[in-house]
Amino acid sequence: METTTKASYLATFKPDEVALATEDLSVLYGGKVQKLFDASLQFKKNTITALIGASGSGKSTFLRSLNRMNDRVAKINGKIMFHDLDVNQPNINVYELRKNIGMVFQRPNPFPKSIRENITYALKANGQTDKQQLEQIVEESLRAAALWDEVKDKLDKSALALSGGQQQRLCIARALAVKPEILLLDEPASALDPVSTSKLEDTLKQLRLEYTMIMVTHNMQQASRISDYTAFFHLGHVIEYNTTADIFTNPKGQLTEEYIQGSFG
Ligand SMILES: Nc1ncnc2c1ncn2[C@@H]1O[C@H](COP(=O)(O)OP(=O)(O)OP(=O)(O)O)[C@@H](O)[C@H]1O
Repeated sequence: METTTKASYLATFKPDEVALATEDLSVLYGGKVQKLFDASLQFKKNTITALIGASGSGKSTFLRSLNRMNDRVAKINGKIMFHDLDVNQPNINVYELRKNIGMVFQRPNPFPKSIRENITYALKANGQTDKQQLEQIVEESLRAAALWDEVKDKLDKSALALSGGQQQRLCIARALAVKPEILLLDEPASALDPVSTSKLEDTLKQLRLEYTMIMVTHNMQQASRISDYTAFFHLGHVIEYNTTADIFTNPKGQLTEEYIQGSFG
């Protein structure tokens, strides 16, 4: 799939396979400095897509726009199609949107509260009061994030006492508690040691059975280990988008090849 023409990557998947799609998405910081240009990408359900590219190429800009995290700092043009609804519309309730499209950041950022409260916080804020139901979601979310066995006996202990890797899996559990369909991950393993990274990668691979994930990563091995699709960004443009296997073994563009081989970035 060569992505220099828009049509080629707009028609990649069957409509019922698409979890999220952007059409001509552009981002102008401060309303005038353009840092993302006409990105049209489809994300397939139950897959992991890696966003790769050099520092400053626009990966986070693109990712943060998908659940409207850039609203305050930038003007976003184009469409973000989620269930036939363009969620890049002024009348969209962004809090509801973020329940459906959750986000996990580069540095683990648990609330300075107990492990349990980290999971229940948003649920309670949404008016959920049934204790039994809340406990069930705590367990389900922690299990899904592969953290349950490590914390089940200390749910009332501070989340800040967990290791960095555990904190990041807690942040994933917290994001899962509100039952999103899509998880956006911005270099989720960059602050973790190799063992925690490997555990996190296993968790993400497992989560693919239920969720669709879009992940910024600088780590080429990580992209090739866990992602199904890869989009290569350069200077705010999507240069190539294809299966990860093709991007890594048979890149179409010279820039893609050079980036993957470590010539720049
Ligand atoms: N809030 C902002 N206001 C103004 N410019 C910004 C803002 N955030 C990012 N930029 C600029 O947009 C461009 C793309 O940045 P972005 O963070 O999306 O790149 P990236 O590919 O994710 O880089 P990295 O891998 O270093 O995180 C850069 O030139 C950056 O300086």
